[in-house]
Amino acid sequence: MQILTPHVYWAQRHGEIYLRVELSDAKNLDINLQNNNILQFRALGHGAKGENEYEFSLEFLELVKPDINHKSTQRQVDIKIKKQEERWWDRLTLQEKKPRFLAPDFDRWLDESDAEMELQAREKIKKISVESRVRKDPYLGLKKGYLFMYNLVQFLGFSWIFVNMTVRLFILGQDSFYDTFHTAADMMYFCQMMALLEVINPLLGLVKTGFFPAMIQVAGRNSILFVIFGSLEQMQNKPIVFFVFYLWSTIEIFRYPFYMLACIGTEWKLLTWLRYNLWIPLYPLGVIAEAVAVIQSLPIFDETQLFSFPLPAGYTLSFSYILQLYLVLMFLGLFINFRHLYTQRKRRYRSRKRKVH
Ligand SMILES: CCCCCCCCCCCCC[C@@H](O)CC(=O)SCCNC(=O)CCNC(=O)[C@H](O)C(C)(C)COP(=O)(O)OP(=O)(O)OC[C@H]1O[C@@H](n2cnc3c(N)ncnc32)[C@H](O)[C@@H]1OP(=O)(O)O
Repeated sequence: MQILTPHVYWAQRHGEIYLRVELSDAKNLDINLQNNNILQFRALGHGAKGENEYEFSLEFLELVKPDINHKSTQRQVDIKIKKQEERWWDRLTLQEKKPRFLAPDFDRWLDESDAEMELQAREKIKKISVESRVRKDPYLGLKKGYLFMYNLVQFLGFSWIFVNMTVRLFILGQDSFYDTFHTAADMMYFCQMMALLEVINPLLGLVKTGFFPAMIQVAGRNSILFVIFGSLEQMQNKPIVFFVFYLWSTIEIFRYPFYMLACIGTEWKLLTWLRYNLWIPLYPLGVIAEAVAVIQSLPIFDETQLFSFPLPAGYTLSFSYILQLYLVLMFLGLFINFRHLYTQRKRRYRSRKRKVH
């Protein structure tokens, strides 16, 4: 019996390849994959040259998964193969020249952007079905309402600080650096006390944030605000207060509205971009500014002996030693949170990256 090649039609999605082999009533199917990229097909069936043994082999452009799905019908053999990496292929085969027996399957054919839209629509449906399952939580409305209000209050508080400082900077210039604390500290105290809820929220399962990143963030800022600025009058009229408050409030006037929109299931691309990119320059600058504040406070703590610990034999441990240790912790905290924020950013943009590849 002569061995012939059947007509094979193909189409792809980001994650799969579809092959349609024009062979009716196919029997004795032998489909195997070698080295995760060479597909070998052999079967007895009715093709273009009548009842015969047909075979073909295809070396794929990239690796595929070993589990091959196939279905033989009266009219054809359908094969579905999963790509190892979910990305769009420029062509099906490694060799640039298309084999003569291979043609696009126009019944299934989509170009890359249509396939991307199909993928997004599928993801949306999946998300809606997950959300509808989550909606079974009877307190969901209450939780979302609470989070929305929390974020709104924080947004208003930090906006007040940011606008107040910006206006004063325009009117007074550098003079405004010296009395930031007296104009904005009360509101900052309020916002940062409220921010303690950011540590409690993940513990109660209200948000997906990790407890540690939130704790580092809140504990770090509150140490600066209450211990360095709040307890030392000598620090309160230093320009560093301006920089610390300005850096903190700049990120928050974007972060909290981003969360507010998330609570009502909405997203603004620009706001998302700002939330997941602005921290890249702001976070290190913020830590540097906080470190400068700590360093400036060291001689004041030494001089005033405020918070110093009495030790045996009449010695005292100046609080400035604790602060020097804290300076090291700050950079450790910076590393942990920078990595956390980087992971969050990657997670958020993962689907977009998939499109680019
Ligand atoms: C043992 C003692 C330790 C003492 C520590 C000493 C070390 C101190 C060093 C600290 C250095 C701090 C320096 C810092 O103060 C400097 C500055 O802040 S400078 C200014 C720039 N700063 C920033 O950009 C940081 C801003 N802060 C944050 O981003 C967060 O606080 C942080 C916890 C760091 C990260 O946020 P998160 O993990 O929440 O990331 P996401 O935004 O991606 O959120 C995850 C998901 O949860 C949902 N979520 C979170 N919060 C809310 C909310 N309030 N309302 C509604 N939804 C919320 C969010 O939508 C995400 O959901 P999804 O995954 O579905 O998108």
